[in-house]
Amino acid sequence: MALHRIFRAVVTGPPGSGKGTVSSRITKTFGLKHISSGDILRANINARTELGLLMKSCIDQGQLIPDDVMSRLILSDLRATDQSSWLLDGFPRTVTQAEALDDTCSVDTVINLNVPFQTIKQRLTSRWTHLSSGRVYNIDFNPPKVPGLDDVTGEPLVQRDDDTPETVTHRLKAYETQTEPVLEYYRSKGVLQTFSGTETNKIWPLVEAFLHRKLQLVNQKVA
Ligand SMILES: Nc1nc2c(ncn2[C@@H]2O[C@H](COP(=O)(O)OP(=O)(O)O)[C@@H](O)[C@H]2O)c(=O)[nH]1
Ligand SMILES: Nc1ncnc2c1ncn2[C@@H]1O[C@H](COP(=O)(O)OP(=O)(O)O)[C@@H](O)[C@H]1O
Repeated sequence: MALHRIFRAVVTGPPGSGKGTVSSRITKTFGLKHISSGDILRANINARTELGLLMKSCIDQGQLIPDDVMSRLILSDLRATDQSSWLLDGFPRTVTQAEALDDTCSVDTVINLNVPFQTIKQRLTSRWTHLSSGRVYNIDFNPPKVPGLDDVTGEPLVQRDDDTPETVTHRLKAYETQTEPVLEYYRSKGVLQTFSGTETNKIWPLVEAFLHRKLQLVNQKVA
């Protein structure tokens, strides 16, 4: 569907809820630019900047990056793309970040993936990632064509250092205490849309239909 005006969406949910998987389907179907906080952080870590090293130690302990650092990083990216429609994946993760985002631009819709923690724990310990693109695979769900290699580039896949059972437990705890309040923040603004389930292939058609309806409305308002 062609977009007649700028459309901005956030995808949120606990670690491993399928944000990256659903985001890549959304960007492919609707042509939004995908901005992933985790991918941006890992690119910084890869570049071995001083800030990158600090970030890595936070991430590997399953803690969130401090709000001021994170907001500066993401908002400068958003300001640089202020003429395009985008899908923000993994930001905001705290109410302070949500407020900082609001001060910069308005968000049309927030897609919340509500997946049980038990399902997540199994998924994350079998996630394989192509670090430079952010493409993710899973041994059971979407295995790569050649084991251990990225389908597009043929480069090796890695298991993220923060996908160990112990770190996943910390990340889920951080989600409960720091990110869940963001849901209430967006609910009260009337932009939160929650999709619950244990399988992305069942959640995805609902997200797709919702976005088709939403974009039709957005386009009608412009026409
Ligand atoms: N078994 C299974 N794995 C899934 C499903 N959806 C996504 N995954 C995998 O679960 C892991 C986490 O998904 P991802 O999109 O990276 O989640 P994110 O951490 O929220 O961005 C990845 O390895 C995905 O390939 C699903 O429905 N079933
Ligand atoms: N908006 C954010 N605020 C603070 N830390 C973040 C944010 N986004 C990502 N991070 C850090 O990067 C880690 C990995 O994030 P991400 O790749 O989105 O993974 P997932 O959703 O699978 O947990 C998080 O556990 C956290 O340490």
